[in-house]
Amino acid sequence: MDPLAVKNLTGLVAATFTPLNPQGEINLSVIGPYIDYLIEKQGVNSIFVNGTTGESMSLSVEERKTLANDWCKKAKGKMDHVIIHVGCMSLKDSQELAIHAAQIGADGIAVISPSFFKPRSAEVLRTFLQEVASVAPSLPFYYYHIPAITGVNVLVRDLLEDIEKVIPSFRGVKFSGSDLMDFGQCVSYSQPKWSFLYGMDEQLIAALAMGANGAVGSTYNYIGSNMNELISAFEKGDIAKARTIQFKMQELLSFAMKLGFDLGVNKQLMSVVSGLCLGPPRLPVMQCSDAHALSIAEKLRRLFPEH
Ligand SMILES: CC(=O)N[C@@H]([C@@H](O)[C@H](O)[C@H](O)CO)[C@@H](O)CC(=O)C(=O)O
Repeated sequence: MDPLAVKNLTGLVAATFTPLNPQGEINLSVIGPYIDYLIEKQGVNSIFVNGTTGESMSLSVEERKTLANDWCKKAKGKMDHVIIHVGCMSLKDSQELAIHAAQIGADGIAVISPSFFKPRSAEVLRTFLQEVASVAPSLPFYYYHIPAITGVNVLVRDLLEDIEKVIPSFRGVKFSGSDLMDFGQCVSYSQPKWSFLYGMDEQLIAALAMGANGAVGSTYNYIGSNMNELISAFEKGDIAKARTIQFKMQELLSFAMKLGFDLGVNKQLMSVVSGLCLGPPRLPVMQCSDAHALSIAEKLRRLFPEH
């Protein structure tokens, strides 16, 4: 089947953590149970692999290939979409990972902007993305916008101008920014095959109001079932219920932020809540103390007692 003919990417997409063993090496044995956990306990049927949450920029190209291959193999026939993030500082590395993603049967690729040498304009960024997409023309392609981390503040709406002419495989954006005006402008310019996935979990409801087709995020790993309820309530017009769930999620995050919520804390929290052994993060991200993760998990269980 032509991968470009697949159904649009919608709903919740978990940005997966990368399982490491206590020595800091990738631990593939967790990936199978991780996929089952997302499907069975969280009702999350799509994943975004090797993104920010997956510590992609701290992994070697070889490690990223090994992980991408294992996630794709184990998710086959179980998950709807496996999107592999292939963005790197080097265009060559990104292209190598894009070719690899096509070979292993990924459902799509995403690319972040390079951030050491930053593109000067939307046009330059579009050209970089085009160069990556062109080596894997049969794979749905998504731009990954996360300006707080990359420092690349190009308006996504400007990037989208005529993008399908240079990237025929273009299928949408993972928008992890807070500029909802830019997000709204993107949605209003959207084409039928495109998806706009929002990436700031704490304000998902606002993005849904703006027309988001779904969301990619880290918290959907452990409160995906609740955020699925938020989306259903929103779709049924029960805004009060959707807002209540969003407010609880914000209370959880604000509690976690006061304890220094970062990727290390987030990863440990997922281990505690899911029972999966995800191991430590890789330096420079620091491992969080058990006590911190346990108190956040306790708060989570108080807010969402079904966990
Ligand atoms: C900066 C960051 O890590 N943002 C997360 C969010 O899910 C974030 O953890 C959440 O909104 C809590 O702030 C995602 O946008 C990242 C993501 O989807 C990815 O791992 O690629």
